[in-house]
Amino acid sequence: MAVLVTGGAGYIGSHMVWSLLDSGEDVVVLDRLSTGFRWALAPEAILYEGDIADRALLTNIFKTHAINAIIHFAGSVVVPDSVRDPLTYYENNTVKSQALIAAAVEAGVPHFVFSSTAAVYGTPQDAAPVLEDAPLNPESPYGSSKLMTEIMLRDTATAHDFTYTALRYFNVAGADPRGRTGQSTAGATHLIKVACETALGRRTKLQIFGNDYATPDGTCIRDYIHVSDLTDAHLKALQRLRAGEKSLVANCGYGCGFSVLDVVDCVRRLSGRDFAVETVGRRLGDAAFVVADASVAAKELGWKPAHDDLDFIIRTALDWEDHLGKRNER
Ligand SMILES: NC(=O)c1ccc[n+]([C@@H]2O[C@H](COP(=O)([O-])OP(=O)(O)OC[C@H]3O[C@@H](n4cnc5c(N)ncnc54)[C@H](O)[C@@H]3O)[C@@H](O)[C@H]2O)c1
Ligand SMILES: O=c1ccn([C@@H]2O[C@H](COP(=O)(O)OP(=O)(O)O[C@H]3O[C@H](CO)[C@@H](O)[C@H](O)[C@H]3O)[C@@H](O)[C@H]2O)c(=O)[nH]1
Repeated sequence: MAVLVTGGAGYIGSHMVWSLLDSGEDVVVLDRLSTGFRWALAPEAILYEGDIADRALLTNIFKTHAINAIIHFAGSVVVPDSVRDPLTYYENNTVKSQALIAAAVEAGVPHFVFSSTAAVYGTPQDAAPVLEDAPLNPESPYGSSKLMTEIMLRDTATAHDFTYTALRYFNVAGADPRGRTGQSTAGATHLIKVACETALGRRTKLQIFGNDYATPDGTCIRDYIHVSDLTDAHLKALQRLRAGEKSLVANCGYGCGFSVLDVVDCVRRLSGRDFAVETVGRRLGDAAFVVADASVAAKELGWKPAHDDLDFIIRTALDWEDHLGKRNER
């Protein structure tokens, strides 16, 4: 019995592959290596280089390996890019997910775990942790493309012998505490990655997108979750589906928020580098406050985060950034 991980050569997927291997699973990866890297993949995983919508390739994978579950990370992930180029996002995140789900149903793969996002909520109505039954108002094609996939999964699970878990991630950050993988994305836009790159001198300054929000220090507040806690939630989701439980949608976050300035201060303190920061105008589509209520994940998945600590998240991110620098020098 093997697990198919789509996008397994990417940031979160490469951590998932290690978590699965650590827990004794056989892992098959499907990745077209558009933003992921072959070298990011654990050597024990079997890589098929190709597209999630390539039906012939999927048929071959399902014939060759006894795939019992798919964990689907592959997709396009930059919110502002989705505003500029919505059709590419709908194609890669929605149309191609449809093709993957259809192939899974045809091959009789019974379980599916999907990377969804807090972006499905849009701007939460008030500055309080958001629950899964909050209104769904994505404010970007990225968020809409993910919500559409959630809806396809819901309807597929009603019609077929198929169960799924959609995990709505909040802000994923940090790197494998054992240093085996981390976020290696070229030209990354995520705050913690950008701040670490700046601290290590790979960027000249960090721009803060707006300091006039209705928050205590005027900058946006997010719920940063360590990538290893996130992959642990996936493992638990997989076990739960295999145990015959019904489909589920669950938030993944810690329920506590940090502002952009909190993150900048923490990266400066832990790196010992006082890097340049420039405050610029607001970035399109940023909500002031996005924090998870993750009580469903705790109750249904038995999920207990182990790294709910901004210092730990940033320390592992800095360690990985340091490793990447040395790797690039070689
Ligand atoms: N990083 C976050 O904070 C965050 C938050 C919420 C949700 N997510 C979701 O988590 C998932 C993984 O994100 P990530 O940060 O690891 O991104 P990433 O870009 O590092 O990884 C995506 C991987 O998918 C591959 N890929 C993309 N399109 C493909 C296709 N059509 N066929 C085959 N492979 C393809 C890429 O080569 C890459 O390896 C995405 O679905 C993203 O929307 C991420
Ligand atoms: O150089 C930067 C980068 C970010 N920010 C701010 O930092 C906060 C966090 O931004 P970012 O790290 O880009 O994450 P989000 O825009 O919150 O989106 C992330 O988190 C979402 C879930 O909440 C996911 O769906 C997205 O894929 C993922 O990019 C926001 O207020 C940004 O305006 C800056 O001020 N400067």
